[in-house]
Amino acid sequence: MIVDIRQWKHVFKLDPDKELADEALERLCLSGTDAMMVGGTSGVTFDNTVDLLARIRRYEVPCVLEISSREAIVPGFDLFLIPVVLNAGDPQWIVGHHHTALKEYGALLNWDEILTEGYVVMNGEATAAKLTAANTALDARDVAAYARMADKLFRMPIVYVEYSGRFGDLELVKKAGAVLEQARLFYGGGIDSVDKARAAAAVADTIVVGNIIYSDLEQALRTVRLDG
Ligand SMILES: CC(C)=CCC/C(C)=C/CC/C(C)=C/CC/C(C)=C/CC/C(C)=C/CC/C(C)=C/CC/C(C)=C/COP(=O)(O)OP(=O)(O)O
Ligand SMILES: O=P(O)(O)OC[C@@H](O)CO
Ligand SMILES: [Mg+2]
Repeated sequence: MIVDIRQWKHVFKLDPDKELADEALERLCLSGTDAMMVGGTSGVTFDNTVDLLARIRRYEVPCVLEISSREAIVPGFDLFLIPVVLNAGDPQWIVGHHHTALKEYGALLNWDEILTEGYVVMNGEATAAKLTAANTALDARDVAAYARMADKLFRMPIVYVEYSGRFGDLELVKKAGAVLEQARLFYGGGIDSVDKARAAAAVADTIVVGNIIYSDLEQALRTVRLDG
């Protein structure tokens, strides 16, 4: 399946470390979302990732893997997204794990199905911020500089402003988006209502909805179709 991220307006992010009933998964897959992204910061294993892939594969929706650990690199997804945490304090999460993975798989990869995401991790309380020792004391100009770095210096196809677990500063997100020329702007964090989904969708190309899936499925489903 050819997946065009430039068409994505809405994505659900499923965490392999969390339980989801078959009926809930079916409703998410049939919701009209543009893709199901599989990923999480902790407790993601080869087995729970394979399991989720097999369950999503019953539906036609594109299924993409956001790789967050080398142990959970599972072939068979439609697309692989590789996070690079631009504001990480620990370089393992900028190039370290990537170097190790490429030493192992580099010669085998189909680069047409691999995209990098230039992450800016903004919520210091989030697991991803702690794991990567991210410097989250950033103002709008700092974030715009990272956005330009991803877009122009490294030619990354995605800039991902990540507030995971908390709704972010959308003025700052908008300013980051304003400097982008070729990259798509992904926004994720704290979208738990239609209003927040609409507000985030107004400043980002693609919104990512995660945690609310597990605490209020109905609200999560409402974030998909915002035009009506
Ligand atoms: C086998 C085969 C041939 C298949 C192809 C595989 C392939 C494409 C290999 C590519 C090689 C490569 C370069 C791999 C990268 C390896 C790697 C581990 C890179 C590090 C990625 C990284 C920087 C992770 C840091 C954490 C992070 C930013 C995760 C992103 C997801 C995220 C923030 C989720 C939110 O987490 P959540 O659990 O919701 O958090 P809360 O607890 O706060 O809610
Ligand atoms: O879980 P939430 O807060 O919705 O964030 C979505 C996504 O950006 C997490 O990586
Ligand atoms: Mg989460």
